[in-house]
Amino acid sequence: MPDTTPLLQIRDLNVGYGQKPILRGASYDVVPGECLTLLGANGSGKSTAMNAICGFVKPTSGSILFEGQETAGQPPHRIFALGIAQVSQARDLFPDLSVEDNLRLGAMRRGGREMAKTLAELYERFPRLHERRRQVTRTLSGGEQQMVAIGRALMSRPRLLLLDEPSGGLSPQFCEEIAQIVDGLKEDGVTMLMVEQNLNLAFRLADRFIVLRDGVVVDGGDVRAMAGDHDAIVRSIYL
Ligand SMILES: Nc1ncnc2c1ncn2[C@@H]1O[C@H](COP(=O)(O)OP(=O)(O)OP(=O)(O)O)[C@@H](O)[C@H]1O
Repeated sequence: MPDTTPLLQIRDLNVGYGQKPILRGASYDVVPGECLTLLGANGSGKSTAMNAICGFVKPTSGSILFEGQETAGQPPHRIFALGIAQVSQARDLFPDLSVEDNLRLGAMRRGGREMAKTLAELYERFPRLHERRRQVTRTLSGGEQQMVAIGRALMSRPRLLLLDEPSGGLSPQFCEEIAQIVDGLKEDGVTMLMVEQNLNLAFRLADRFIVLRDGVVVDGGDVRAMAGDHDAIVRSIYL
């Protein structure tokens, strides 16, 4: 019987920039082992929702419970230490460092032996990063840099992985590689919250979805229960 006690519980979350409200009373859960995708038109508040969970923007009100612990308004380093890692749209890599140095930064808190083990496991998952481990990161292709960003987040062994548009700006070949990586993470039981504009990819990877419109959750459900009727979700996003 799968554990359906929520790992993350968002309740009545309000987030804004200055006087401008962006998320308006959003509530949803993420349960262990699932991949939940946030859908919504441009500007609907998807990245803001991710940034609030990571502590990069402070909610004006509402609650974010991670494993039962209130994290709303806590600083990013504390939230990261609790086990939430984000791969942002910007990727935030150190371009002049090698691939391996970027990866190591994800596991700064680990001692030498554990770091080496985590790195070895990561290279098994990403042989391409092993081949390029000494390469300066800015010389990698966009898709390879996305792998480094995902790899660096995984180095912290997160209990919740946030992926903000993992396929953003990538070629179809790299989208497929990223999809296979996410599939592999799902098989390993990694819990994920994802924003993905490529709806084919989102529907292929997600177990559940929610739709944000102007910062309000207007729809949601089980992807498989939609039985391929993705038009209904598209209508709910855009109409
Ligand atoms: N730091 C900021 N300061 C002021 N306004 C912001 C800031 N970040 C985002 N916004 C605004 O908040 C709104 C929601 O942005 P957000 O990035 O969360 O949307 P999104 O759904 O992720 O959009 P997209 O799909 O285009 O990435 C937008 O109108 C955006 O201009």
